[in-house]
Amino acid sequence: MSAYMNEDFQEKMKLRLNFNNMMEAFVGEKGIQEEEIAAIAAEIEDAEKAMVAKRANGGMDWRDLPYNQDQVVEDILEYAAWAKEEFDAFVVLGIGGSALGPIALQQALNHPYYNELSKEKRGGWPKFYVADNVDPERLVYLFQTIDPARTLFNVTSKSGGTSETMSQFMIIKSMLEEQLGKEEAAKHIVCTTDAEKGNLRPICDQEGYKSFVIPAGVGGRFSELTPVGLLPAAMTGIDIKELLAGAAFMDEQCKEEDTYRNIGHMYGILSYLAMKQGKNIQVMMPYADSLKYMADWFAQLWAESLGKKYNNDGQEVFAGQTPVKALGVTDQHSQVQLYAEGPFDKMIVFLGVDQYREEIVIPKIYGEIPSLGFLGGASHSQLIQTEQMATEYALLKAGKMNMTLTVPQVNAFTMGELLYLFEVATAFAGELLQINAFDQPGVEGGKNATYAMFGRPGYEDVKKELDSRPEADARFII
Ligand SMILES: O=P(O)(O)OC[C@H]1O[C@](O)(CO)[C@@H](O)[C@@H]1O
Repeated sequence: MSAYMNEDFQEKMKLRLNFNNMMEAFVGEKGIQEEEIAAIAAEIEDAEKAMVAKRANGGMDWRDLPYNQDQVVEDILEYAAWAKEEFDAFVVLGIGGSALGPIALQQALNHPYYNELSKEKRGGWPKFYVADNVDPERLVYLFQTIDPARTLFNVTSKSGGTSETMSQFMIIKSMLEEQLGKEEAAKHIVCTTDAEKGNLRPICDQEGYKSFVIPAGVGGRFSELTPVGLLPAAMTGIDIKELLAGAAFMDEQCKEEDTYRNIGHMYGILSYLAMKQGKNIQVMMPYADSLKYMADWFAQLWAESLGKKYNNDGQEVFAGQTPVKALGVTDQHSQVQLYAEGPFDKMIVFLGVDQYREEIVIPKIYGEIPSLGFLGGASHSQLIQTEQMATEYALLKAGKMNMTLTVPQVNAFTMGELLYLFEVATAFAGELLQINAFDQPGVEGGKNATYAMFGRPGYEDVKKELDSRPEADARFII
């Protein structure tokens, strides 16, 4: 039996949310009163019912992912075992929900200098790259770094129509076919997309590319636990079964009926009450380099899910809370001044780690210089944890809402828990806000204008509208 199946291990790996510093009793008048939580009991109950109903009627298929992917996992592991022998580099072509999760997991679970390690030290797995932009320099520099003949490209797009990803695919397909011939080129492309919808599926079928499916009911930013995240993770040796086991463990915790014991719901409730008080910003501040990109992944989830103009009744609400990414302790020296003394417009979430995977001790030198000597003999984990606690305390003294989410250790199990926790918290906050957390109509405007300017058929009216927009006023250009 794998260690992560053991109940003792699971109990030890339980995430903890300490929200004392969100409460008025601790942080003072700008905090949340227990009575405020009690006062929204009916809203909480409605949100809980809505979560259950949506799950039952297929409105939240991402909640089934920890349980219904045994065959998918086997297929991925079999394919990854083959690809490991064939390729020296693995490149994800994707953007947003099709890129941020793979980056976050890679950063969390593999060596920070993974690509610089020898193949042997990488466990034989290929180097890992993500191309999630259409800055022309990006692909050119990538091509200068990898050998396409030894590279596997994973084209990932839920919609199969995202211009950025599809343009990268078109460039790479042509390049591979030119260099390797059509038949060999096809082995270098693996697609992750919807089973039926979009351009990518028929292309895969026609070209004979290997492909994996993103289930129809799982949206892009909720897709990290589908092959979107599982294939890249498996391709760098991450234990994807352990990851899904962690998500399942968190799912159990998020079914807890007592609201004060339900970590996912409570995260959503506290954020919702903070928003009601005008805390329009949520700062996600991991105290671990390995979790830095988790904050990036969270930012898309929180922003795209909750940033909505209309509520479920079609009324204008302009909901949402701006996610800000910060890294402890690095950003203590750039952002914390603002968090401590600036406006009361934000809540800060510290993401801490109990046990770092490595340790380093500061030598006992310069004892004669008191302002340096006190460090001697201490370790960096002591220093980072103390600084985190000190910053929490400083913000508490400043009356600034903050809470601390602690990960006992960074491993595949706890990362499964963390991803799933943030998804539940986001969905729950969406229910409380009475908005649709699963669509993103606001990104269509920019996409449509791009299509129109590129002369895409069907966008002639948008082009006309764009062409008739007012000329820029020279007075306002310096
Ligand atoms: O996976 P796709 O369909 O290419 O979409 C990429 C990203 O683009 C968005 O649709 C926003 O434009 C995100 O929601 C999504 O994660």
